Amino acid sequence: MTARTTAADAQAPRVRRSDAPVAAAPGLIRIGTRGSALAVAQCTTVARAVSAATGLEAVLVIVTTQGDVSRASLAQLGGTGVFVSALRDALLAGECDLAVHSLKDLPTGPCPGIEIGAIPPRADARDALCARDGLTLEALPAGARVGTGSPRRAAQLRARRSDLEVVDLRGNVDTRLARVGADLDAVVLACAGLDRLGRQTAITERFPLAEAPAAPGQGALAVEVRADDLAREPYAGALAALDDAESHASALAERAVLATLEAGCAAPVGATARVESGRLALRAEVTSLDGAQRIVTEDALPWDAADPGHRRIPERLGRLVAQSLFDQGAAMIAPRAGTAPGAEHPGGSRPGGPR
Ligand SMILES: NCc1[nH]cc(CCC(=O)O)c1CC(=O)O
Repeated sequence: MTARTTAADAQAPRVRRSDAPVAAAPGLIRIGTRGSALAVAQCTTVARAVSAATGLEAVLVIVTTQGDVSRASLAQLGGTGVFVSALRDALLAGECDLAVHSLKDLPTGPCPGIEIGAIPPRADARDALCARDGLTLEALPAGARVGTGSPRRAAQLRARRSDLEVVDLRGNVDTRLARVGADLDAVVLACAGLDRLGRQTAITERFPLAEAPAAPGQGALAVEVRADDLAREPYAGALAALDDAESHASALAERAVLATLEAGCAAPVGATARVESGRLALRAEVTSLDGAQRIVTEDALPWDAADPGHRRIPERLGRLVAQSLFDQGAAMIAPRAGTAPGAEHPGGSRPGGPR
């Protein structure tokens, strides 16, 4: 190919990866990520968009976390929180300028000094069944062994197929897929992760969100920035280019359900929001761990990205839906330890009986 300078070349993204710390330098923007194949794939997409929008070279700074090096189980280390806090520490320490997370892994509470600056266009939010021999959930034989490490997926599987044997599952995507056809008949994973890794062929069924509402924020990425940099260039421009208003609103509405419920309900929560005909619509489900009880609520509020007030809508909608779940007895099917039913949520409305 002949080397020729064109306007397009000037904006062609320049992205590289570094496994060692990288000093701040003019012309560079450093983006922190975990080192897993999925995290790197996600961050590479973000880095290309950042470089194209700013003209800067984007460097993926791989942040090794305790969770990546330890042989202890995630539960022993305190859940996925260990991955998140190592990346946030790197951001606060100035070792990177932006950090990319899977939104569903971020705790719902605020983090002092850090803001979510952008939520890029979302991938497929659905859960995927990856079964042997191309089987769907319906076609799995009675008593089939299905692996998942998620209490929500386990509860939803039990609700839909009480005969299945749900098996606890850990490890990265490839480790999990390797068990299909070995000691398991199927595993459930996020479509988003499989799609981003180019492993679509492993998917034998994408569960409809109406039957299996996914984890709040599933399929969405969060790009975090130091609060001080939020309105400063080149970060503000990069974040504006990355953000997708509908993905942002939907994911925040789903997370607001989770944040509101967390106070009084330990049951698994699925939530799915979308923008449709000028409204932000949100559907959420709480499932008892044994899958025997399901509480579902749906609501919507007018939403228009051009309206300056639109940023407050997701939170309002999420709270409304969570309140309605409480009203129907969400806290009764799996109360938080130490909380009195009915006393744990704003408004103090009556908890209904279990359904
Ligand atoms: N908790 C692990 C995790 N965090 C994000 C994803 C997938 C990508 C996404 O949901 O955005 C996964 C794997 C999975 O649930 O299968």
